Amino acid sequence: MSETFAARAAALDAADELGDLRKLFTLDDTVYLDGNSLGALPRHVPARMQEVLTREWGELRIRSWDESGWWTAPERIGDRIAPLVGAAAGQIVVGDSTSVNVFKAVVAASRLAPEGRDEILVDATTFPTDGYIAESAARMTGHRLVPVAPADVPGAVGPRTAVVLLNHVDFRTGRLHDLPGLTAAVHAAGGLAVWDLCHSAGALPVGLDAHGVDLAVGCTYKYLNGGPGSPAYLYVAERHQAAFDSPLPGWTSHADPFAMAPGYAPADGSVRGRVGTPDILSMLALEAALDVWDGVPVEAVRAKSLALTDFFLECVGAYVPEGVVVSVTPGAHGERGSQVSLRCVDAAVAEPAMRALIARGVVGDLRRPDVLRFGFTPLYVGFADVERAARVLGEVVSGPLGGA
Ligand SMILES: Cc1ncc(COP(=O)(O)O)c(C=O)c1O
Ligand SMILES: Nc1c(O)cccc1C(=O)C[C@H](N)C(=O)O
Repeated sequence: MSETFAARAAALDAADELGDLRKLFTLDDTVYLDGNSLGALPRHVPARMQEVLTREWGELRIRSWDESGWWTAPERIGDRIAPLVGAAAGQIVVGDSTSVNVFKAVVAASRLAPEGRDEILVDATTFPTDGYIAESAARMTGHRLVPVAPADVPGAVGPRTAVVLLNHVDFRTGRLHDLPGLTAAVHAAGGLAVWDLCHSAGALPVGLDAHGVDLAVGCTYKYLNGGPGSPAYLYVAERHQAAFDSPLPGWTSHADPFAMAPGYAPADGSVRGRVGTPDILSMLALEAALDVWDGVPVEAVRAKSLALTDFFLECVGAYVPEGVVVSVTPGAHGERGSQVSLRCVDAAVAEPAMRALIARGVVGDLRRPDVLRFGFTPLYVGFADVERAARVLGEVVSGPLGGA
């Protein structure tokens, strides 16, 4: 059986038009399936960072704010991310963490919403930080927070809905939510839709402009490979920018920051989403990392992502004894992100299984209590990796796990 799957993997890798991109990354013999938590390092980034450190910081010092383009990096890099998420230029600014951008987006959206609406809906299955921040934002702005499963949003929105905060792909299950349909349902009720793109940007087409999303946030350290703690981004649709009223109006979002005036006057455009001094080193590492996307269509990445996850599910079905794991990731392509999450029927097996997998060079992660999570970054994961990961998983769960 393993010969059949290995031969199929080899054929799929040989036909893979994105296969050569793997060479752009620093990788070893490990099967790295954790790019949905921390993407791999693009090879050229260290040399670029060396230049930033020695030339831009070391020699030019303060002059680099202008001469090296440091000051405008947040908008410039936002415009590099824009095509990956289906946004025209001028609507994305890079900076701060996703958590901070969730705060900006939810509060600003509540200020953009029609007068008198008193509810903020939040994805009940969200990655925790969005829920915590939405709860605080709701408390601060005098709204009632209503947790709702994404599929139930159309029935839950109404004349009281100000804002709905949703995840495009669920971090635990890998379920892809219906961004076009849910955005339309929120709009039909007169509210604003804010999307967290952490688990979709760089893995699948998002279509922010095409689907009329109001605001969105996302991180850059997963499928965009920006590095640990690389800055997040905020999208504010062009039609909302003039009225976008940031709850964190720091000086770098001022129309004339170096006037250092006592009164706040917001800059135009995406700059309005900035707060304080940009995190230049991380930001420039991200900018360099985005070079790997030159000439790579997101649609091709999506096609490969689905082929990888299809093949993984098939290999798991063949290699893993029946009844040991159950996929909690939807089988339907329209409902699947770029990860596969396997729930261990015996929860006690999950942690030792992931430890044993990692010890054998297959790196996924555990989402407690019982989910083995495998993320597939099409830019550097191949079909032979998929076959090996499923085969090793089958061996691991078939052996003694207690002492692994
Ligand atoms: C959906 C989602 N939102 C937000 C975050 C994290 O936000 P931050 O970048 O602030 O740590 C993550 C993962 O870390 C996430 O998966
Ligand atoms: N942001 C992370 C971090 O700083 C350390 C470890 C993991 C993360 C993650 O990104 C977790 C990720 N959002 C998840 O879906 O699990």
